[in-house]
Amino acid sequence: MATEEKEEKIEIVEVFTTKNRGRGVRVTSDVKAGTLLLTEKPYEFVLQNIERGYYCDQCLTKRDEILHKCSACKFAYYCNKDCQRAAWTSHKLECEGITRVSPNIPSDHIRLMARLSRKRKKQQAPALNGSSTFPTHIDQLQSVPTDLRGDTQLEFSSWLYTLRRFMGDGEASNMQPAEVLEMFGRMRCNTCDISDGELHSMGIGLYLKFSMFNHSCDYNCIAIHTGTTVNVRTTRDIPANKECFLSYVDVLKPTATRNNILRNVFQFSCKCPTCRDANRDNLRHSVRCGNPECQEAVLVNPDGTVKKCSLCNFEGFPASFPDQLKTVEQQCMAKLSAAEEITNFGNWKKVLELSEQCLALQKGMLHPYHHLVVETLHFAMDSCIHLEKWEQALEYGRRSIAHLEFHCPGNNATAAIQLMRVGKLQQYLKMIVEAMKNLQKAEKILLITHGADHPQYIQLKEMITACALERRQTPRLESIEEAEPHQETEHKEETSKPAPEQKREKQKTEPVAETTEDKTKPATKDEKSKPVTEQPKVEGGKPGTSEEKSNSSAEPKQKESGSVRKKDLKKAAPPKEETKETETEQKDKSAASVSTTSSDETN
Ligand SMILES: C[S@@+](CC[C@H](N)C(=O)[O-])C[C@H]1O[C@@H](n2cnc3c(N)ncnc32)[C@H](O)[C@@H]1O
Repeated sequence: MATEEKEEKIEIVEVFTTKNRGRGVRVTSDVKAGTLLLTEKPYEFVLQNIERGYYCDQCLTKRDEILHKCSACKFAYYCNKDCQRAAWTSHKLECEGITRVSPNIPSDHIRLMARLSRKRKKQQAPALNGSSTFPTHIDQLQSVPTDLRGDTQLEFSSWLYTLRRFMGDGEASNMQPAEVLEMFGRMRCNTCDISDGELHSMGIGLYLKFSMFNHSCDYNCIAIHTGTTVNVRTTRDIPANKECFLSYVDVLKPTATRNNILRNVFQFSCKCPTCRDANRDNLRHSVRCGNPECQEAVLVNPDGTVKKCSLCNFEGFPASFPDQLKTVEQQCMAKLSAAEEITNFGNWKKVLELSEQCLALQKGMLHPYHHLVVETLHFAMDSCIHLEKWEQALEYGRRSIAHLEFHCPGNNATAAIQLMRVGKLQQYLKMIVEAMKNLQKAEKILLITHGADHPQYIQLKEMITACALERRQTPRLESIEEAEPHQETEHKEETSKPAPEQKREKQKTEPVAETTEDKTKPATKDEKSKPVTEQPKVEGGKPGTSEEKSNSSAEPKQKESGSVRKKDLKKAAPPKEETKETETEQKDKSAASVSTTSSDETN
C-alpha cells in the first residue's frame, strides 16, 4: 500500500507505519501457524501484589515450597539467594520505599511506574529513525492522553502524591506532573499481564518490541510467557507483508464490552471482522427457544424482544420476557462481579454458591452460547476444583468447552487450557478414553500457541503419555468407556449431573533473604482504600492488570488472545498433584483479607 512504508527488519518481522493504527508489526515472508516471531525480556515488570509469596518476585516461578523473604522490607519473596541477587538492582530503592510507606503497600502500578521512571533516567532516549525501528527506550513508545477533568484531577494528584512518597524526596523532586502523566499514558497502553502457561496472570510487564503489535479481536498471533519472557507466535498462517495482530482483550466477551475497554484504555475502536460479525455476537446474548422440544439459540433484539426461532419458527415468548431477561442478566452480572472479588480471598464456597445461583437463574432461559453462561461455568469449575469436588468440576468444565469451541475457533489458548483441565480431571477420575481425546485436542493447539519447548506443553505431553500407559494397562476400562461415551458437547439443558544474573555486587546494605518460618502469605488485597495505593480512576485500567481486576470485575484482563479472567484458570489440580493449593494456603488467603481489612481500618 502506498501509505505503508517499509521499516527496519528484525528477523522475520519488521516495524512499519500502518494507515490508521500508528506503527505496527508485519511478517517479511510467508509464515506458518505456530511460528515464533519474537522473544523478549521485559524492560521492567512487577509481580502482582495479590500473588506475593506464591511466585518468586524475580523469576515469577510459582513455588509450592516456602519462598525466602527479603529481610529488610519483608515484602519481596525469592526462590533463593540467586534470585534475590538478580533482583537487587531493581529492588534496592524499592525496598527503601516499601519500608518508608509501611504499613501501607504500594499498588502494582505505583511500583511499576517507579521502576520505569528509574530505568528511563538511566538511559538517554536515542533518536528514533522516524517511526521505522523497534524502540529501545520507553520514551519511544506511544502514550495515550489521560483526561484530567473533574474527579480525575483529584485522583491523579493523590496518585502522584503516593508515587512521590514511595520514591522518596530525592527522586520525587525531579518529577514534574506533566512528565508523570506522559509516562502514565505510556504505561497504560503498553503494559501487559504476565501469565503462566495456564494463562493465570501473576505479573505486569512492559516490553519494548512487543509494544509494537497492534490489536485485532480477529488476531493472528498470541503472546505466551515463559517466566518473565514473552514469546509471540502465529496462530494462523500469515502471508508475507501482512500485519501481525494480538488481541488486547478477552475475545469471549461481547463486541460492545471489548470495544468499551479498547476505547477507554487504548482510545480506539476495533473494526476487525469479528467486531463486524453481528450474527456471532448476537449469539453471545442468545436465549433458548421457548419451545421445549427445540431449545435452539434464538436471537434477542436490542429492545429485549425475541426473534422468531430459525429452526422451529416458535415466537410465543410472553410480553414480560424482555423484563425477565434483563433482570436475570443484571442479577447474574452482579453475582459474577461479587464472585470475582471473592476469588481473590479464596472463599471458594461462596464463589460456588454464587455461581450456582447464577446457573439456577439462567436455567431454561439463557442459551449455553450466552457469554454469562460460560463466565459462570468458569467460576463454578474453579470453585469446585478448589473445594475438591472433582466430578462437579468436570461437569462444569465439559459444559464450558462447547461454548469455548464455538466462540474461540482455531488455535485459541484459552480453549486449549480448558480442554487440558477437563482432560486432567477425567484422567484423575479414570475416564481415560475421554481424557485422552481432550488432552490430544489441547496438544494440537498448545503446540501452536505455546510451542514444543514450553513447560506447559511438556507437561501436557507427559499427561498424554501417562494416559496412554494407563489405557494399555486397563484394556477393560477402555472398552467400557467406549461403550458408554460421555457427551462432550452437551448443548441441551444444564442438567448438572455429576460425572465421574547478574554477578553479585557487594552491597553493604543488601538485606539477606530470610526463609520465613511463618508461612503466612503477605496481606495485599484491596489496596484501593489505602492512600498509598490509590490510582487515578482511569476507566478499565489496563487489560491484564490487577487494577482492572478489582475495578471492573466483568471485564477481561489479558493482553493476549482469548484469555479469561485471572482466577478462571487457577491451576486445575486434582488431588495428589503438586500444584494443589494447601489448606494452609487457603487459610492464609483468608487471613490476608482479614489483615488487609484491619490495616485499612487503621489507615
Ligand atoms: C501497544 S500500542 C501499539 C503500537 C502503536 N500502534 C504505536 O505506534 O506505537 C497500542 C496503541 O496502538 C493503537 N492501536 C492498536 N491497535 C489498533 C487498532 N486495531 N486500531 C487502531 N489503533 C490501534 C492505539 O493507539 C493503541 O493505544
